[in-house]
Amino acid sequence: MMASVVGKKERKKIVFPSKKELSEAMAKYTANLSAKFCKERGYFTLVLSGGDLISWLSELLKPVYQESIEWSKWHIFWVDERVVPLDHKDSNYKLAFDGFLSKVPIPVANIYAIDQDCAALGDAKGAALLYEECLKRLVNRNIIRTYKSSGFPQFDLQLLGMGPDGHMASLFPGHYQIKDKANLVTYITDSPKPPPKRITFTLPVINCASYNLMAVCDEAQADAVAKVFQDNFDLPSAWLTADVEAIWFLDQAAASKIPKEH
Ligand SMILES: O=C1O[C@H](COP(=O)(O)O)[C@@H](O)[C@H](O)[C@H]1O
Repeated sequence: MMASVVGKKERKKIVFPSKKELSEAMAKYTANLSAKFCKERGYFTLVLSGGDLISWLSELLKPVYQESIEWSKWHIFWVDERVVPLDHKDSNYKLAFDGFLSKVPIPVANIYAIDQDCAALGDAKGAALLYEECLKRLVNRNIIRTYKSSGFPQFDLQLLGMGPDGHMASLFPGHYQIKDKANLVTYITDSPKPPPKRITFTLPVINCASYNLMAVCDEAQADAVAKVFQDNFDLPSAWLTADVEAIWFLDQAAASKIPKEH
């Protein structure tokens, strides 16, 4: 495993021969943390993103995990969501539900999608406000922990992806949302990647998580990955840290342009 540094924090990386090994390792990583947090506090708070990541999560559907994971203790959130109806093809909720969540026994009440009315109306501001309120309620119920003295929500694990432009969640290069340090959840109405209306966790919330796993595959992302590992902070993904561990899982194609010394 190799590591570089963001501020005072390490940015670790593991390069896998292919997507298959990457998804196996991601399943193992997630299952191990689930066991740790379920034992320590009786809950596992897992934050998902959209994109390719969801198909790699299907490893967790294998019998070994189906039988051993304490699914009833899982609580599922989204690091970002497109403000479209929940049954729309662009919805991150729908992607995760169809590909993963509908196939494991996580209680429906533990799956926190964005507000359905705001989603149907395309009300990004309202959706962000209500999602933030939802997080605060779960902090009050001690389902989500808080980060040290800041009071920011602290998730156990976030599984993230990066676009070829270096965006993570719905924090895009050159857009002001990356600088938002006041809110837990913010919104964008002119996303450069369609659909335009989205909500997203802000960077402080993303970086408060105990563990952040960024999974990136394919050559299309290789330039952005190389920029991140050369500390090009114009790319939102270069800012990713975590309380305990921020780790990048890359396939060989995505890692192919990282200079040797990184
Ligand atoms: O639009 C989005 O894109 C990113 C990256 O997706 P990928 O398919 O390039 O991995 C994703 O992480 C985010 O959740 C999603 O809304």
